[in-house]
Formats: sequence, structure tokens, C-alpha cells
Amino acid sequence: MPTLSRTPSYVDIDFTLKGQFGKSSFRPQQREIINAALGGKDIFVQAATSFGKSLCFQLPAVIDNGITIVVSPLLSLMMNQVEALRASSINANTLSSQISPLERDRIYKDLQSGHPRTRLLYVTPELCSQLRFRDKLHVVYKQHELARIVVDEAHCISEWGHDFRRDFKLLSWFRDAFPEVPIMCLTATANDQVRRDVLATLGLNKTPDRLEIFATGAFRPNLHIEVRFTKDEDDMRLSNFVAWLRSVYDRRRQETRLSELREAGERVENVPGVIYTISRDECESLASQLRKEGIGARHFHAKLSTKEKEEVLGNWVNNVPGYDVIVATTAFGMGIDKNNVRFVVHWRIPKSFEGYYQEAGRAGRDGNAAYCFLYYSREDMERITNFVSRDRSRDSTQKNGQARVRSLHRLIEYCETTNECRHAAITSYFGEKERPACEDACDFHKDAQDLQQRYLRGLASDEYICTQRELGDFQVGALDYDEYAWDDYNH
Ligand SMILES: Nc1ncnc2c1ncn2[C@@H]1O[C@H](COP(=O)(O)OP(=O)(O)OP(=O)(O)O)[C@@H](O)[C@H]1O
Repeated sequence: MPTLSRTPSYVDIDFTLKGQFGKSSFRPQQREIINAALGGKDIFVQAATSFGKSLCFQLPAVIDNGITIVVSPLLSLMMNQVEALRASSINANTLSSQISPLERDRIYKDLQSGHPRTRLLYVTPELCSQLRFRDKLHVVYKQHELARIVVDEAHCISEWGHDFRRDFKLLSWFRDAFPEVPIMCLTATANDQVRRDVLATLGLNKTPDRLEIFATGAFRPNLHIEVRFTKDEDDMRLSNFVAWLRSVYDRRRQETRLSELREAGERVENVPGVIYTISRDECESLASQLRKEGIGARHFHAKLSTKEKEEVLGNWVNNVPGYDVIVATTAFGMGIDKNNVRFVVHWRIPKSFEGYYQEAGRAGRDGNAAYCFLYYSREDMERITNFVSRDRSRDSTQKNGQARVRSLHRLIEYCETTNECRHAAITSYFGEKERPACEDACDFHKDAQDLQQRYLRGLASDEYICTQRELGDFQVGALDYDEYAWDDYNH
């Protein structure tokens, strides 16, 4: 059996952090995770969005001998990470449908050499099942150069997870084929059941003394979380959102703030944000309505060409005027790492609790205050429930179907609850016992009475919903969901 040459203990990880990644210090727990990885442990990391999980495998990959294989569900996520690593002069590549045949051959030759120059290779789970790729990994393994397998967004392995993907289950092959090669898996959104399932599927639970679990909790104290109530008959979303954004602009126009902005070379309207909608049509029409209100909004969904997507994303990331707000479907999500996103708005209730929090987690990655609103109506709740039930019977496994329905029910419950801290509801959903120190970072803590009144005034009554349900008003189709907004995945 090939044994891997592990990194010597005198390696200075602070030096690599500064020199190669340009960061001055580790965030809490990153050092411990990286040291455990360098010690050859299997690792499960569950940490909040924007924690800095990527560094936990990228830094060891730079230090360790050999190549690190990173399995990732999304093309956009891979491309972003590869670009960022290359910008730090790290030899990173991706083997995906996005690269040219020439580039692909070059990478396969690199693997075939047994001593690849590539330090991090990003691949899809689908590729990991292909014989050609597996054969090349065996060559590398025999040369003791397979340093680590990383499974990013590891909740996709579990049928109990909201984003289950069948090909992730087949990753169990890695432990069987390369028993000594350490495996690291990372996620922001796993409850206990998902975690157990991930560890069992990857075979990590069979060797508990090799395994270290790091769970830092889901609480993001800088996110101000609110649910805003509305109904079809008196839909206030647009006026409410525009009024809120204008009030933010007005605050930025006040004298002291304005001079600070001038000094920083920032525009008043450069308040970057994302609005999540569910249908492509709504995504386009809302962006256009916002432009009519003088807001620099652009739409983003799975049906845009790669060139269009790159243009919208690039201009938004670079704070170009006219690209302040992205109106997107879920095609825009994981892997978006813009640090000054000041708000994430859910225009309608999303399909799952985990999806909601993952998307909200795009906000405030610089640690400064950011706002997360979810516009909730009972009519949407009915529509999305019908949609998820249909989806369940169509293409998911029985377990996964149940898990999705349960996740949506918990999200509905969360929206309809007015007597509890939002952050506490979220961390409790992810199985955490400790109450987060929210202070006033949610609608309940800001003004519980106002929340209760908005709830009573804002929603359609149960009787009305019952009648409309009987009339068949909430059947799937009424909203034209961007079902495979997920078609960004590399199927
Ligand atoms: N020690 C550090 N010092 C400064 N910035 C850091 C540090 N570690 C990570 N970051 C930055 O934090 C941001 C978030 O990191 P990363 O994308 O790895 O988050 P994540 O934990 O994967 O979050 P998500 O699950 O939301 O994608 C990145 O811009 C990254 O460069």
C-alpha cells in the first residue's frame, strides 16, 4: 500500500498564510482545522457561510506534497476558486465541461505523469465516476502523490440534505480505492442527520480515531434578519423594498457619510445586493421595474448565456454603476464571494430552509452589518408547497422527497413564528443547543410588538387561503418556477 509522505511538523503555516494567500491572521478555528489536515486526519467542517472554509483545504494543499482533488457541485464555484488561486500564483485547475479539449488533455497528461504539477484540481462528482479519471488517480496514488480528497458542499451527499445529488453518493469509492488518503468534507448547512449520513457514506465513521469534527455554528451576528408579510391582493413588495433602499441611499447622502464615501471613492448608490426570485420571468420583469425606479438592477438566471452571466457578475463584483442589484434565481448562489453585499432579499419563500440560509449568507461577508429580508405570503406558501410536492413525486428518492417537504415546512413555520428570535430559530434548525447572542439583529428583537402587528395585518386570512385552494388557485404553473435554475450544475 502506498503510504503518503506527510508534511514535517516545522512547517510555518502563518508564513504561507501571509506569503501565498495575502492574509494577515487566521480566523478562529482555521488554524486548528489546518493543523489537523496537515496531520493527516479525516476532517468534517461545519461552519457558517463566509467562515473561510476554502482556506482550510487550500492552505494544506499548498504545503503538502502531491495533489488535492476538490469535488464541488457547481461550475461557477469551481471557476471562481480556480481564478482566485491562480491570482495567488497557485497551480489550480478544473476538469469540467467549461475547459477546452486542449486544456483537458494537458491536465490528464499532468496526472498521467504520476507527479502532477497541479496542486488543486477541482472536479465534479460526475467525473469521479468515470474510468478514465479514476485510472489517472490510481497512477498518482501509486506515486504517493495523492495528498487529499476534499468534498465541498458535502451536504449534497446526503439524501436528507436539501441539495442531494446522486453522484455525490458514489464518492464512497475514494475510501475504498485509496484507504490511506485523508478526506475532508465541508458544509455550511447540515443538521445531525445529514452529518451522520455524510460520514457514513464516505466511510469516515469506520475509523473514528482518524476523524476530527469541527462545528463552529451557523450564527452570523452581522446579518439583520427579518420576515416581511404580504399578500397577493395588496402586494407591497416593490414599494416596500424601493422605500427601504431609498432610505439607505438617503442616509449615505448625509454630510458626514457622504464625505467618507467620497474619500473612499464610493458612489451613494453602491449598495450591492441580491434579490432572489423563483421564476425567470419575474427575475427579468422585476429588474426592469427597479430600473424604472432609478435603481441599477440586472437580472441573472440559468438561461443567460455564459457571456451574459460573466458580464453581469463581473460588473456587479466590480461595483460598476448600473449593476448594484442582482435580481436572480437560485442559479446565483453558492460560490459567490463578494464581500460587500449589503442585502439579500427573498422576494418569495424559497424551497428549503437550508437554501434560504445559504443564500442569505451571501450578505455581509466582510463582517459589517447586512440585511436579509424574506417577503412571505400565504399564497406563495401554497404555491411552493404544491411545487415541492410535485417535485417530490417526480425526481427525488423517497427519503430526499420527505426531507425536502420537511425542510419547507420548517421554513414556513419559521416565517409564521413571531415570538422567537430569528437567529435562535435558525441555529436550532441546524441542531445547535446554545442560544445565539442576537441582541437586536432580528425583527423579533428589534420590536416584537411591531412584528406581531405586521403579521396580523400583512397576511391573507386562513379562510381566504382555504377557499382559493379549493378553487385550484395555487396549482403549479401559476408562477413558472425556474425549476432548473440548478441547471448551472454540471449534469
Ligand atoms: N483568515 C482570513 N483572513 C481574511 N479573510 C479570509 C480568511 N479566511 C478566509 N477569508 C476570506 O473570507 C471569504 C469567505 O471565504 P470562503 O469563500 O472560503 O467562505 P466559506 O466558508 O466557503 O463560505 P460559504 O459557505 O458561504 O461559501 C473569502 O473572501 C476569503 O478570502
